[in-house]
Parts: sequence; C-alpha cells; structure tokens
Amino acid sequence: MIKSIPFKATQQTQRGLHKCEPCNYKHYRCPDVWSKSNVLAARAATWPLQILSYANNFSRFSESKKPVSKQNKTSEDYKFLSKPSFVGKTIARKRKQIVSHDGNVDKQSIDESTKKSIKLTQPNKESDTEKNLQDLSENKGKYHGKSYQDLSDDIQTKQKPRSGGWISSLFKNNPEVPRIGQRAIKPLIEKVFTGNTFTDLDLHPHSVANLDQTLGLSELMAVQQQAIPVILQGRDVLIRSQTGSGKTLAYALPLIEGLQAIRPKINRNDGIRAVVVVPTRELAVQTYELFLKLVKPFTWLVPGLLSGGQKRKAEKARLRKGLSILVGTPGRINDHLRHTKSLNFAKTRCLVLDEADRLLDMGYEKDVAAIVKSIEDHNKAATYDPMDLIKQTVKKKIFTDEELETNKDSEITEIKHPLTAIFIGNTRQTILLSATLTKVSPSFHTSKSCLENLAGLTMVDPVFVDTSEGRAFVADSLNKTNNKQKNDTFPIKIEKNVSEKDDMNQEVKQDKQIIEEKQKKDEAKKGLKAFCGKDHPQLFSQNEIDAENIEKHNAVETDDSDSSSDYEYFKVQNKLNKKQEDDKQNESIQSSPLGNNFYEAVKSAVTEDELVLPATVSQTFLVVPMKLRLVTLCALIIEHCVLNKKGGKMIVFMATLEMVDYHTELLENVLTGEKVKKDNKKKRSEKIKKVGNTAASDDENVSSSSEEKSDSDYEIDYEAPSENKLVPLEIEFFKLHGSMPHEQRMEVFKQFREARTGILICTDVAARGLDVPRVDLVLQYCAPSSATDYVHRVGRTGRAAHAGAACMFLLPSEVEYVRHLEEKRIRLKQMDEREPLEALRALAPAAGPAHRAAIALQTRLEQLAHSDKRWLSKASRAYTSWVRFYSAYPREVRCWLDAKQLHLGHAAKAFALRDPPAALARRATRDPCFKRERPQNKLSVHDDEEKRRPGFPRVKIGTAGSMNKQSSMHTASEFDSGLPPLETKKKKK
Ligand SMILES: Nc1ncnc2c1ncn2[C@@H]1O[C@H](COP(=O)(O)OP(=O)(O)OP(=O)(O)O)[C@@H](O)[C@H]1O
Repeated sequence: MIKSIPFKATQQTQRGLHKCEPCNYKHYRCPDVWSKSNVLAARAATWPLQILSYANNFSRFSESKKPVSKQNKTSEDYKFLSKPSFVGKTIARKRKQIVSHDGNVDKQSIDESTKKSIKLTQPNKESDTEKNLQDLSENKGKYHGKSYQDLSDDIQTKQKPRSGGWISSLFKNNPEVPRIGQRAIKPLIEKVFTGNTFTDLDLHPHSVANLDQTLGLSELMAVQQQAIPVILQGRDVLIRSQTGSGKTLAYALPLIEGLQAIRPKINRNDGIRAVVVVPTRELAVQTYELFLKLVKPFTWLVPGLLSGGQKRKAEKARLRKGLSILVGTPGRINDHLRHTKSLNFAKTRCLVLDEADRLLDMGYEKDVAAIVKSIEDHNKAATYDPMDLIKQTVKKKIFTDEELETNKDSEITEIKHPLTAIFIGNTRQTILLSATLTKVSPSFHTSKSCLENLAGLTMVDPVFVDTSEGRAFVADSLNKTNNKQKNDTFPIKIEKNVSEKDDMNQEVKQDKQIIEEKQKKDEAKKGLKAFCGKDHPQLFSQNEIDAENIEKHNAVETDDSDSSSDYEYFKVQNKLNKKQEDDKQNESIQSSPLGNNFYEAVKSAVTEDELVLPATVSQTFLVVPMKLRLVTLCALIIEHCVLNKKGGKMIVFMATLEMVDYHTELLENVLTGEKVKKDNKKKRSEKIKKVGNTAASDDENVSSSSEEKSDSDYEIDYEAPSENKLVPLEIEFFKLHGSMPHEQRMEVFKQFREARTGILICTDVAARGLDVPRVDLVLQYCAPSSATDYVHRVGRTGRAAHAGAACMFLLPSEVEYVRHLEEKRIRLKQMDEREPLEALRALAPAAGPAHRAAIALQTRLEQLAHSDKRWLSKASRAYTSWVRFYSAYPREVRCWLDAKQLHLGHAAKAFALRDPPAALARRATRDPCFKRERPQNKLSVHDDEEKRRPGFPRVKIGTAGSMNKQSSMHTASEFDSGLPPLETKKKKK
C-alpha cells in the first residue's frame, strides 16, 4: 500500500533527500520508475522534438517564465520557506491547495485528492516511459551517435524557408557611416616611359629585335633605362620602382646580355650561371616564361624552373640535363640542394632576389640564407686553389670607361660588358628588387633594418636605383660622360650649400667627426660595408679618387658587417641633412656634378618610409557597415563585370583561404544561378531516367516516391516569393590560394590571364609580382596587414602605364586606417557606399528599389548557406578563420583594425549566417576539416627539422623571420613547396 507522507523540509532534504514528484515519497532516487537510465533514455528520445519546438514556442516559453508578482501571493504560498532553520538550495514547491467555498483549506479533500493523484499518475508515468523507450528504439537509427551539433544542423537545414513577407534586419541597427575628408597629400610620382628605345642601350641587336618581335616592346621604361647599364657594369644593385614598371625585364635583359657574350659559348652542362629567387610559384612561372622568350635568339642559354608543387623527379631530370639560368621559389631550391646532387652552384655568379623585402621577411630569411650559403660553399669548393690563396687574387674588379679604353689591346676589350667578366670570374653580383624596398620595412621592428639584415648577403658598393621623381639618380654617378645627358632626363634636386658648410654649429661638426672616424675605421678594415655608399669613391668628388683608393675600396673583404654601427651612421647622416635642410641651402647639384648621389639616394629613398603607386590608378575606399558587406561586394561585381559594357576584369583580395573557397562558391551559385541550373539539370535527368524505367515494379515506385516526398519536405524552395527571384547573370569566377593543388593553381592562373572578363577571388598569394593583363579593378574586401601589402595588391592593376582602379572595403570602426596610408603618401578618396547597391536592381528586377533588391539577395545567400550541412560548415569555417585573422593583425595596424570593435553577430550576417557567434565557433571547432592554420613552410630550416634531418647546414642569421610570425600565419600556406610533410613521430600509447 502506498503511504502518503506529508513532505517536510528538514535537514535531510538539504543533504539530498528530496521529494519524489511522481510518488510523493521522500527519498534519494525513486527505485522503480525514475531510474537514472530511464530518465536519460526518455530525455534523449525527446531531444529533437524539444529543439524543434523550441524556436516556435520561444515566445510562449518566455511568457510562462514571467515572474509571478509577489503581491498576489498569500502566506500559504510560502509555506515551506517560512521555516527559520532552513538554509539551503532545495526549493520547496507549492503544494496544490484545495480551498473550500468559505476560504479555508479542506484537509480531508487534500488527502483524497493526493491519493487519487497518486493512483492516476503512477500508471501514466510508466506508460510515458514506455512510450519514450519505444520512441528511442524507433529513432535509434536516425539519432544514434549524433551530437547535439549534428542534430541542430539537421534542424537548421531542414527548416522550410518562411513564406510570406520577409522581415529583414539588413538595414537596421547599422552603425553610422563616418565621412572623412581627404588630407592634402601629394603622392610620389614616377615616370614610367622614358621616350628612349632599347637600341639606345648597348644591347645585342638580336636581343633588341627579339624584344620587338616576341614581346612587342621597343620603348624603354624608366627603371630599365637606369638599371640595365648598372647591371651590365657588374655592380650589386638595389632596385626600387613602382609596381608594373618593368623591373623583371630590367634585370633579365642584362643577365642574358652578359651570358650570351661569353666566349667560347657556354652550354647547359657548364652549370648554373644565374639564380633568380621569387616568393611564389605563379611568379616563378611568369618569370621563367619571360626568360624563355628572351633567350630565343641565343639557343645555347637554357632557363629552368624549380617551383613547388611539381613532381620532384621531373625537376631532377631537368637539373641533370643542365641549366644556365635557374628560376625558383626558395623552398623548392633548398629542397633540391639537399636531395639533388646535380644541383650545383659552383659557377653561379649572379643572384637575383625579386620581391626582396618579402623574401627577407615571412620566415623566408632562413631559406634565402641557405641558398646564399650554398652558393658560397659550392664556389669555394670549386675554386679551391692554394696558389690562388697565396696570391690573394680574389677580388672584385669594376671596369671603368677609362680602363676599358686604356686597355684596348688587352683581353678586357674582348669583353663587351663587365658583367660577362663577372660570369667568367670569381666574384658574385647580387640584385635585389621590389616596389617597396624601404629601409624601415613594416615587419622589421628591431634596430636592425630590412636592408641591413640581408640573410647573410654581402653586397659590395651597392647602387640604389630609385625611379621616383625628386629622388637622386644613383646610376648616373657611375658614368661621368653620361651624367649630364641622363641628368637632363631625370633632374636631380639635391640641395647643398658649400659656402655655409663652414658655419655649421658645434653639434654638426661633432657629428661630422663621428662620420669621419667611422670612415677611417672602415678604411682600416680594408673593406667596404654593404650600403655604406659614401665609401664608394666613384660617387664622390672626382678629385678625391686616386688609384690607390680605388684599389683599396675595390678589394673585397670578408669582415662581418657591423650593422648597428651602420645604423648609427645613418642616424647621424640624417641629423646632418635635416640641419642642412633647415638652413635652406640652395645650391644645385650641377655645381658639383658628382656629389654624394649615392648617399643622397639612400637617404631619401631608403630612410623615408614613403610608398609609390602608379599615378594611373584611381584609389578609393568604401565604408560599409558589417551587415551590408556581402551584398555590397555582389553589387560591385555586378556593376563592374555585368553592367560595364566593355566587360571588366577584377581581382578581389580576401583574408583567408577558407573565405576564398566559401565566397567563390556562394557568389557563383547565387549570382550565376549555378545551383538552380544544376538542380534543374538533375531533375531533368531524373525525369528521363524515370521514363526509361517504366518497367520497374509499382512497389518500388511507391517506396521511392514516398522517399522523395520525405526528402523534398526539407528542400529549400528556390521558387519562393517572386520578389526574391534573382536573374542569373553571366559572370566567370576564378579562385586562387596557396592550399589549392598545384595543377589547379597553374590552370586558374593561366585561364584568368587569358580571360577577357571575370573575377578572381584570392588571398595575398596573388598580391606580388603577378602580371595579369587587362585587370581594371582591384578590390580589397579585407584590409591589408600593412601599407606595403596595400601597395602590392593595388599594383595588380594600372600596370605599364595602363589605367586602373582600386577600391578598399573598410568598416566604420576601421576608417582611420586611411590616415595610416596617408602617412605613407597614399591618397584615397571616399566613395558613397549606397551607390553601388543600385546595381543589384539588375539582379532582382522584381524587388523594386535597391534596398529591397539587397534584401532579396541576402535572403537568397542565407538560404543557400543554410541549405545543407556542407554549406553550413563551409560558412562557419570561413567566418571563424576571418575572426582569427582579424584578431591577429600585426600590432602596428591593430589600433585601426581592432578586433574588439567588431560586432560578431553582424559579422555572421556578412557570411550569410544566422547563428549566434558562439554557435558558429562551436561548429567550426568541431569540424574535423578545420585545423588551426599553421605555417606550412615545410622546407624552411627550422631548428626542429635540423634535428630530424641532420647534415643540413644551420645558418645563423638575424631574427627578422621570427619577428613576423603572426603575418606569416596568414599566408604561410602560400609558400608551401608542395612536397609531402616531414613524418612526425608517433606518440607511444
Ligand atoms: N619597355 C616596355 N614597354 C612596354 N611594356 C613593358 C616594357 N617592359 C615591361 N613591360 C610590361 O610591363 C608589365 C609589368 O612588368 P613587370 O611585371 O616586370 O613589372 P614589375 O615592376 O616587376 O611589377 P611588380 O612590382 O608588380 O612585380 C609587363 O606586362 C611587361 O610586359
């Protein structure tokens, strides 16, 4: 018999003994009905239903949760709480009271009703449990082994889209868009073409003819006019010239000129004479292709390519056959240095680092250092001659015009260019190039600067070629006879007042003394330091040059570079010059024709952190609230690629490869109706199949149709409200990022180069060096990590003096980033962010005004992103990767690109997601495909790798590589060599 014991809150209840709801007993756990397993089973069976009903019942649920006002409660309501001795967590429930008509509690009826309720509830609960267990067994297949995330994703994707009026929050609660004016910045201008032709240079006539016939080039570009003679002189050169100004040809042409002149003619078995290192595979291919074209008249010169992703075996075979010029990425070259015996640099006399600032950054420093060291080691091993060492004849010889004339009868006259002599001699030439070769590279924040931290490179008396107007023209000073003529083309305005020199105050004199002491010290070392341009006698007053000095200065030494003292030297020099500027010294350089050009050039071009962009590119930015970013991007694409009658070609830069993958697929499906097309195609083919299978049994048909029906219940209805109907457009999409398979990467690059119109969505892998014709718009969907990255991205348009446009998306919180760019003399104009949305009317003509069209588009984007689990996980991955990227912006730009300012809920909308950020992060972290991005520069000489692969030389160099770990995280995968990763040691169980 079931006994009713009136429940009392005692000390025991505090310890866990509590009233059991179904049987009204007080015990720890009900032994028969509510066993733990039963409770769990019953709960599990009702999960999906609970979740489903959660959304619909939310409002009711919240209503029922409304607190009961205290005033309506009687003392009876607080029956068990009134006990003064009770302090604990157990909350007494209000027992059902039966109140008689006169208002008193009817105790007898309580007992009866309690008995009744026990009698009634006991069997009911049992039957509920049975039902739950039955449910569970029925749904076992469906929900078994599924996590909460899976179930919630199921529900998300199977929910039907809402029919009827769609209330969108797209234009609500957006922050105000600030309008910031433009500062009066005068951007630096560079002249692109000179008006001179290739025939004006001392080049082989076949080369000139080939340029005209194969490449259609006849007019010289500024950087070519300045750099080619200097390189032919055999000098070490640093070349800084704006993007798309023809730097590749500026070094490739003289290299071939020097090599073709070697007599007897070299052949491919003679060994690699020149090595060109570039940061990305695409750039390597592009450079290699240019060399192939340039060597056409000189068939005995063979260029070769070593870039990641290709089969190592094929590359080995190519190396075995022999090459004269090697173009490659650092990782791959290093790999072959370790594994391919036939790769030997014994005869390498020229090293070119294209995009040098990048190569000496991003952790590549080690790879470059390893290449430099290999060149030196191979050279030493090949030229080991004890007699040579005794004679100490290893020195660099720079031939001047006088020398060439006076030694007419000697063997030197047989060599047209000193560069040829370098190729057959024992010294080495180093050429560094970049559009952003600045002394204070943004990624270097130590006292060591970019140019002083050159991965073990030694540059002897380097010449700095800078083509921007108003800056010194170093190459002129090399050749006295040509000086005047060249100065006419590029006037130098270096101001210097000799008369006032004597009146310098004491401080300046002291500074001067320091410099002199430094010079003496250097002379005492009998060698020259890299970048100590003032030490180069040819660059200063001609009277001061004597033969002995030249001899001294030209002697190559092997002392370690004392970069910190160099840095002091530069500082003092700066101080001096500022002083001189303040004093308004107005004497022109013409008064001293060979003034300290080199020093001035280095001072103005290297110490100032100013960046130059082609004047033909119009630069703008749009401040777009987070929620509107995706629709605005679509609008710009439509405006540029569809509404533009000429047909536009554009590049969109995004932060991460997950973003590139997701956005390319999403936009392609929605804007071109790819998904609808595919679905229709599928339906049609299914129909055809069905017609063909009329002989199939009726039973089968019935079962299949029922299956179809159940599936279609969850399908997204693309025919939904006509207002939301989008017109499919003709746009060709391409994508490019570092994690794509090599073949696909090359194919995309090739296709996009050949395409007349289209849109390339990519990471920063396409930011440097790529020369894609007819790109007329560069869109930066995510702000770049530095001003130099901005320059290189924008530099993909407006190449070779063609017109171009660049646009950058900024959030209202990021708007001050423009000021940062202005500090670097980059000037951008703000555009009205509402204007591009008008283009969406072409996509959704039925929607009416632009904002309705935007809502229709956003709805469709969200529908697709939630159409199945694959889409959901892709979207969540893209979102999470972007959040991670954003929070890892380098410190120097973090004050403008601050992750704390982000509204993550709005950001989800920009990825066409509806979930709250926490749910998105949860989904992404549970996704097995989504690994935390790690640097994949597999062939870098990391310390741990050295331990695993003993024998590979460890190169001690500066710490610049590690300085930029964060930014390397963003794009490290772009520099993957394509080789399988090193085997990791398996942990013992
Ligand atoms: N003398 C010339 N006349 C006309 N076009 C030229 C000339 N020299 C080079 N070009 C063209 O200019 C374009 C840009 O050249 P290149 O890629 O060498 O530029 P770059 O300075 O290396 O650019 P980036 O800094 O972006 O790497 C190429 O399409 C090339 O064919």
